[in-house]
Amino acid sequence: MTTEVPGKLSPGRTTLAARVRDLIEAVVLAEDDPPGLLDAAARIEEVTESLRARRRESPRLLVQADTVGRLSANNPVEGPGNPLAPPLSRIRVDVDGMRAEVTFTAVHEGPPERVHGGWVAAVLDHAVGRAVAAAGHPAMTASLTVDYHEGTPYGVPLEVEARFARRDGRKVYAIANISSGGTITATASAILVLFTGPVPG
Ligand SMILES: CCCCC/C=C\C/C=C\C/C=C\C/C=C\CCCC(=O)SCCNC(=O)CCNC(=O)[C@H](O)C(C)(C)COP(=O)(O)OP(=O)(O)OC[C@H]1O[C@@H](n2cnc3c(N)ncnc32)[C@H](O)[C@@H]1OP(=O)(O)O
Repeated sequence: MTTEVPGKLSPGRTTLAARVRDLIEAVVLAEDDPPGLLDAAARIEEVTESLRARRRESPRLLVQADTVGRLSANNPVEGPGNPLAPPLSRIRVDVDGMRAEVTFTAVHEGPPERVHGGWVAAVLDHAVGRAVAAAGHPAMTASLTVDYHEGTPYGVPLEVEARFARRDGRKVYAIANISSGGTITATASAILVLFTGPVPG
């Protein structure tokens, strides 16, 4: 079952996700102290069980996206309710495209001191989805080509940009990039396929 939440998410949900995000980073960076780690694991398990006792059936928790349609607050890239999401912030979306900020952490490290390429691709994939929806062509990514030009650093705010390029029948073309301090570290071009029938939600 899908729960519709008009307007904003409850502060409890976003705060919980933020604290779990902090926790994940602390876990990744924790010193190797087996008794301490096992003690922490037991305490975390208790909290997990208390949340599980009140679990919902579906991860979808729909909120109004800023300009177009509805988006899951648990989206793994943007969703402020999902601790896995970096998440995106300062999102600006209109017919000309989408811009947002994202700050990765050590949790997202792939090559030493750089963000894992899969996470970079996930953000670019999400951004093109947002951009084409905002341009009035809600569609799903069929093909995403990513070029990694420089290492993408974590621990600093990055700028994400995407825009609708053109449409050819059901195919929607879009481009995106991610940059750090004005230097583009990765670019993407995508082909998305227009939804037929109602947009899933
Ligand atoms: C993801 C849900 C989004 C929900 C959106 C809801 C609300 C909107 C509002 C706001 C949303 C804002 C942001 C969006 C949020 C998140 C973004 C998430 C991004 C993703 O996470 S996204 C998931 C990964 N994505 C998939 O999970 C797709 C799996 N896939 C399929 O579900 C099918 O594959 C499908 C549907 C894509 C097509 O299937 P189909 O049967 O409908 O269409 P068909 O195959 O006939 O292709 C039609 C024309 O596209 C050409 N074509 C097809 N594939 C191509 C390719 N690879 N390269 C080049 N061209 C290709 C054909 O050649 C033909 O071209 P032509 O018309 O010229 O003959």
